Formats: sequence, C-alpha cells, structure tokens
Amino acid sequence: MNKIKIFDTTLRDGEQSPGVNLNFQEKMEIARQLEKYGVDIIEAGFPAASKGDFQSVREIANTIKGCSVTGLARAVKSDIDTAWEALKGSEEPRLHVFIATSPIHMAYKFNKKPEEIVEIAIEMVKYASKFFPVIQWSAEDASRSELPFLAHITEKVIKAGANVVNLPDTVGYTTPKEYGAMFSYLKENVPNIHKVDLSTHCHDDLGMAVANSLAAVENGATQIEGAINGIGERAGNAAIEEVAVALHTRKDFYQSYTNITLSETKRTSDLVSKLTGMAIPANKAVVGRNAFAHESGIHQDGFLKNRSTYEIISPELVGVQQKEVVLGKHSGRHAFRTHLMDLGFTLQDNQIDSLFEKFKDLADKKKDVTDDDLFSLVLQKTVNSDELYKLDSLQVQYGSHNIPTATITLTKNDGESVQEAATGSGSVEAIYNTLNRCIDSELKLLDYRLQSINGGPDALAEVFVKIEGNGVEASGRGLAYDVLESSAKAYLNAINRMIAIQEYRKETKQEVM
Ligand SMILES: CC(=O)SCCNC(=O)CCNC(=O)[C@H](O)C(C)(C)COP(=O)(O)OP(=O)(O)OC[C@H]1O[C@@H](n2cnc3c(N)ncnc32)[C@H](O)[C@@H]1OP(=O)(O)O
Ligand SMILES: CC(C)C(=O)C(=O)O
Repeated sequence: MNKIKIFDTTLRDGEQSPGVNLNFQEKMEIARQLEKYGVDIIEAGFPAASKGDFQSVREIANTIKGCSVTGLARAVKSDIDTAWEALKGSEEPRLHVFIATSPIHMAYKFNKKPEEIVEIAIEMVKYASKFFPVIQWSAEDASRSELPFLAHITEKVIKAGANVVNLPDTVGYTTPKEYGAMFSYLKENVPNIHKVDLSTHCHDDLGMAVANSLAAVENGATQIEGAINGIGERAGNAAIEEVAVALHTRKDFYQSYTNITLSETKRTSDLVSKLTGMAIPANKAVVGRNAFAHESGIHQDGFLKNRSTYEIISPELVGVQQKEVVLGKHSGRHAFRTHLMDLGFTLQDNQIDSLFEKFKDLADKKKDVTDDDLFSLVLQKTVNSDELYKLDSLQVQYGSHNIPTATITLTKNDGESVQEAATGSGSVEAIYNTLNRCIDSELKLLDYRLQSINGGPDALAEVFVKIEGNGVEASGRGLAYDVLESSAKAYLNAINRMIAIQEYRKETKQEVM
C-alpha cells in the first residue's frame, strides 16, 4: 500500500473562490480543523499577496503543530523572503514556489523564452533552499506544457533542490488518461525523479478534477492537492473529501491510503461551508444532504434487506451520525457539554455557560436542537468575538398596504446606545437602511443568501451577506429563529467585521483598497 499525502489548499486556492473572504479567526478555525482531519500539509495563504494574508499564514504556522504549513510564492526573491518571514515559526515550514511552463503562459504572461524560465526556476529554488528545509516547485499550467520541456525543467529544479514537484492542471483542461500519461512520461524521462514526491493540483472546469487526481495516483503521484468541498478559483479544485473517500473505498484498486480521519469529514465540510458562505449542493458526493438518502422503492427495498445492495459508503464512515441523545429544552448542562465535545469542540467553562444560555433560548422555541443548530450556534459565538456593535432590539412593521419600517437599537461596546428608524421597499431593506443610519454610513449590499438549518417549521434561519463601504468589502453571518432577526444580525456582523478590517489597515498603515 502506498501512502498518498494530502495537501490542503482551502485557505489559499479555496479562498480564491469568487465571493469568499475569510477573516483571520475563521482561517485559524479552519486550520485547526484541517489538522484534526489529518491533512499532511496546509497551504495557509500567499504571504506576499497582502498584509492580512501574511498575518494569517504566520499565526497558522506558529500555532499548528500536527502537520506541515506552507505558503505560496511567485518565482520572485521578495515573495520568497516574505514567505520565509511568515513561515519560519512552523515546526515543518515548506515553500510552495511556482512558475508557468506552458507555451501560452511563457509567451503571453512573461514574454520570455523557455530557457529563461528554466534559469529563473533554478535560481529561485536555489535561493529558497537557503531558508526552507522543504521546497515544493509547481509548473503552473503543466497540463498544457510540452512534455519534453516539462521533463527538462523538472530535472533542473530537482537538481537545484526541490523536494516536491507539482504538476497542476491549472485551467481544468486535461482528461484522466492524458493527465496520467503526463506523470508516466516524467517518471520515465526525468532521471532524478525518484528523489521527489510528485503532486497533483487539478481544477474542475470540465468536472474531472477528482478523476484526474486519481488517474495521476495510478501513474505515480504521491501527493494530491485540493480543497474542502472542492472550492477554489473558477469551478474549484479537486474536493479533498471525495479523493480521501475514493481512495479508502477503492483501496482494492488504488492500493493506497491517506492519513485522513474520515469520521471528521462532515464536520470539516460543514465548517468550511458555513465560514465561506458556500452552500453544499444536496447531491454533492460524500457530504451532500442526499448522499445517503434512498428515495425510490426498489432501492429502499434492497437497502432494507441488505445495506450493501445500494450503499458503498456508510454515513458513519464520514461522520454523519444519528444521535441517540436528543437535545431539547429539558436537557441539562452535562448533556450539552458532552454533546459539544462529541461534535469536536473544546471550549472553556465560561464559553459553555454562555452558549448554554443561548441553547436554552433556542430550545424554548424549537422542539429538538440538532447538531447543525449547535454547530451554527458555536461558530456564531467563537468566530465573532470582539464586536463593536451589538443588536439590542429590532422592531419591524410590515403590512401589504404599508411602507415597511424598522426601528433598531444597538449598543456599542463602550455602553453607548444608538437608536434609529428607517423605511425600505421591503422589510429587509428597511432593516438595512436603519442599520446604515445607526452607523452613519451608506453601505452597499453585494450579496444576500438565506437558508434554513435542517428544515421544518421550527428551523433556524441562517443569513449570509456581503457588503461594501469606503472601499472595504466584508461578509457576515446571522443566525436566529426569525428570518428578519437573522438578516439584521448578518448585516451587523458584516459591519463589525468591516470596521475591524478598517482598524487593522489603519494600524498596519495599509492602503484602503
Ligand atoms: C494559478 C494560481 O492560482 S496562482 C495564485 C493566484 N493568486 C493570486 O494571484 C492572489 C494574490 N495575488 C495578488 O494579490 C497580486 O496578484 C500580487 C500581490 C501577487 C501581485 O500583484 P501585482 O504586483 O500588482 O501584479 P499583478 O497581479 O498585476 O501581475 C502579476 C505579476 O506577477 C508576474 N507573475 C505571475 N506569476 C509569476 C510567477 N510564478 N513567478 C514570477 N512572476 C510571476 C506576472 O507576470 C506579473 O508581472 P508583471 O507585473 O511584470 O507583468
Ligand atoms: C499555483 C498553482 C499550484 C495553482 O494554483 C494552479 O496552477 O492552479
């Protein structure tokens, strides 16, 4: 059996998904969960891209001890220097340096000859090896590169000190047969190839990212890169949870294993979905709501006679469990604490106490409090600390022949209270106009998404918004029993985060973009 290393790029390529913007606390929360999930390498960001990215990579590198932490850099000395500054505190720092090798990229992006690209790649790998114990070199757009040139440059960078060679299908263009053949070609034509791990990095533009990654494994790849829930640039990356479950379920075929703790799959996927605001389609493989639901009679009949007739992955394998103890309004602190621990949260006593109060409020309104409810409740509390404004009260007047009007009272963290009222063409707009008035700013709503947690008449409403003001974009989430309240909370959460970003930029003297 061959070990396949899992390189997670949720926090780098995943965050390149249009509309996704994670703050520092959210990135840290995801990094901690990825460590628990058992990934071998976390790509925490692109340190030279911004001060915010630098800070997140540095904190993750200093905190996460269970796996290697890496950051991306262009083949540019200053990017490599910045990456080293961010990563030097990691127990296992590694650099991910890349340069494009396809004729299209070399000609149009760089306006350079192939031999010039080879020289830059060699020089940068040599330069990086002064600092980094492990260097991953990526041939961007490898799948559209000429194979003899790819073999030539690969041999040179290995000689210069690269320990991992990654061959991305940057634009999601390749097919399993073609991508597998590329790995075989390099194995046969690069004399020093045995010295490195060969890695895949596939995009899903034609829906083949996972299939292509697995085809590479069949042809000698020992590392797969991807993102949780398959998020990432354009159509996204190979979904890590799909790759891991496929390698496990078909180990008879792939003869491979990973370090992934499969029972943490659902929790990891939920966390990433909630923090990025990217909902998981019901029919998504492995983690979709319908992935384990059998709807039609013949399937149900077979399944009831023997699960193996229609089930190749058990829900328990990926952490989808039916709980025997159901939490409700009569549950006590012990059951609550145990339940949170079962869900994988490690919380201080004071955090449990304040969450317990919120849980009781919720249980008064809702018959059964589900794991999804608890999950959202804890996230709301743990990643949204230090808020400047808190929602004190909200009143909305709506009638089919009246103009909707909202009245809101906010409390600032210095105790000052702000009260305003405003109208809007709908109730949500009235709320948002009122909140704009409270903070005396004209904010623009860029995105608004509403979903129910679980469903049913007593479901919690979760709202995700994205706003823009003074050149700063921020997203926010709100959770409440009532749709209007969760809409207000999401907008206020985004306002608080926008203010935090502005403060941070002021402190670090970054330009407000
Ligand atoms: C395939 C991928 O996913 S690669 C990762 C993509 N991620 C990102 O780009 C996110 C973060 N990026 C950023 O914040 C910015 O693009 C920065 C900070 C990196 C650079 O910003 P700028 O200096 O303004 O450059 P800009 O983005 O406009 O153009 C990119 C420059 O990098 C060069 N470049 C691109 N890739 C590489 C590389 N691998 N090695 C060296 N130079 C490179 C381009 O040729 C261009 O150079 P030029 O200005 O001489 O023409
Ligand atoms: C930087 C590389 C690995 C990348 O993201 C790509 O080619 O898609």
